Amino acid sequence: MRLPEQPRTMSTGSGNFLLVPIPEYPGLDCVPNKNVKIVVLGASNVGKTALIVRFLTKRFIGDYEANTGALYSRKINLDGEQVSLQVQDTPCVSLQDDAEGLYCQEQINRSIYWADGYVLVFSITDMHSYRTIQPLYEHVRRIHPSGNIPIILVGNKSDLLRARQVPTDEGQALAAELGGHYFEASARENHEGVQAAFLHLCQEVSRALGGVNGEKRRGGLHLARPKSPNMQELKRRFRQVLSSRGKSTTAV
Ligand SMILES: Nc1nc2c(ncn2[C@@H]2O[C@H](COP(=O)(O)OP(=O)(O)OP(=O)(O)O)[C@@H](O)[C@H]2O)c(=O)[nH]1
Repeated sequence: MRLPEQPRTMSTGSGNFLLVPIPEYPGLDCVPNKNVKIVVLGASNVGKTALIVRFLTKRFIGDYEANTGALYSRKINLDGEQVSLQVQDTPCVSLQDDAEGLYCQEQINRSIYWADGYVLVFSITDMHSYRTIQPLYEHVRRIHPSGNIPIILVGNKSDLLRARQVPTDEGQALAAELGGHYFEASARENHEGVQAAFLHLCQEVSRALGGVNGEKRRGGLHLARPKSPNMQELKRRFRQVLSSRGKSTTAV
């Protein structure tokens, strides 16, 4: 696809974001029957989209349009094997007024059902987003009542230390309670931390899925995958960012 010219108002950085390819899957050299499907969940504005884009492209763009639930795919190398990875971004969830239940769109429920691994994200600058995590996990549990649920907990925006509301040990304690690992990360400032978190989850999922031709955890149950705007959606979003005038955008 021909890419739009970069507007002069954009920060040039290392060039046009769209020039970074995200390989489409499936690749012929991928391990058959091994699709790692993960979904990224959390409250509004915690950086779900930023984390996914950072992981897949190593880049950070400051502003995204409100999330409509894009599905991204690529090949990754896990323990020497090429594996197909799908990452589902989701609209935000929010706590109900009684702070016990969740507002969770049906689209998100479908994504939870579809996925094999879960990235639960809060912002370390937003205690409310942290409080969303436990009910969110319980919601995932209701959809997958039995079996191992590979999860990681990500405290994003670790670059904003002065605005921190959630201490590191609270993140660690919650992750331990939920049976997952805790990562503090900054989608804005650091690729390595984000990559470590996602790869850890991918490995957990890969193990849960079994060997090269391992049986799926849910015994071959196939739910239609969530709506898949995929690369077209990603490109459309970037075009929108590139063409929006007067918005300050950081291209790393
Ligand atoms: N300082 C800082 N800002 C971040 C970081 N990650 C994301 N942001 C900013 O936080 C805002 C929200 O980021 P998004 O990726 O859109 O968050 P989201 O969770 O997908 O938001 P929703 O679409 O509301 O669900 C944007 O302005 C990002 O630039 C981070 O690590 N550090």
